[in-house]
Amino acid sequence: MRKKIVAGNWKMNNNLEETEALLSELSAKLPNTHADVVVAPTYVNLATAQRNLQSSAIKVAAQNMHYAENGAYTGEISADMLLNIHVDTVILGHSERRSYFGEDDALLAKKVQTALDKNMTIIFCFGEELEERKSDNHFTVVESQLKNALFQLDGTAWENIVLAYEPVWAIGTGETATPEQAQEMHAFIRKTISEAYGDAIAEEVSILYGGSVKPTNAEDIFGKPDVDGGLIGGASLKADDFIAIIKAI
Ligand SMILES: O=C(CO)COP(=O)(O)O
Repeated sequence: MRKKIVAGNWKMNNNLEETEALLSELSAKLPNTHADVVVAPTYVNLATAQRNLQSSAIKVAAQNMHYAENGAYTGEISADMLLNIHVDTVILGHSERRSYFGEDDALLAKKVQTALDKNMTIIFCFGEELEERKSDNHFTVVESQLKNALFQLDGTAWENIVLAYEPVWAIGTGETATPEQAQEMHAFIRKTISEAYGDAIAEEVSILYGGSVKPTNAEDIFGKPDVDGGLIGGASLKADDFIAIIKAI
């Protein structure tokens, strides 16, 4: 049975005190759940988050990392730095990294390879823009994002990969894909993986939905058979909302 996952991407939000306060509220209120619960605070608060959550079931992930081992890359963070503070999960390919920081499929393929070489878990994000959906190109775009960044990998690599389908038009906009739209795309993604790697691997990959997931829509989205959880932005910044979303899975 593939894993259910609810992950909170805090993006560039929460200073140290706010991070500590949110983590202790989440730890105190965390319900019993069969899902993995993950939070991704900013880099400066990662080590603190990891320390504060040592005895909690909540896992900590980074929002990004560089592909190089180390060296002259001002402002960047390496896989070893993350592993050194016991963070072994990283979000790669988020649409904000793609659109504001110019990350393309070729760069992401390098980051993915480094993360896998270091035996990290990757939450790999992708998804179409509004114009691409309007022009009915969403399946083609998603397929090429997956193929270009991931389909050079061996089958064994998929044990360390979680996919997060995040239609760009639904991120932070309040506009959510309908549960049917999410299911349609998730089924397409699973079929695409199955064609390249076979059913056994495709059936084991967790595919999360991200884009304006809230307590009011989480249950319907998570209820779809190919939706294995969510990557939550805004609603993960409020403990009660995030807890309600975890309860919905
Ligand atoms: O980008 C997201 C998670 O990575 C989704 O953000 P929102 O939940 O704020 O739409």
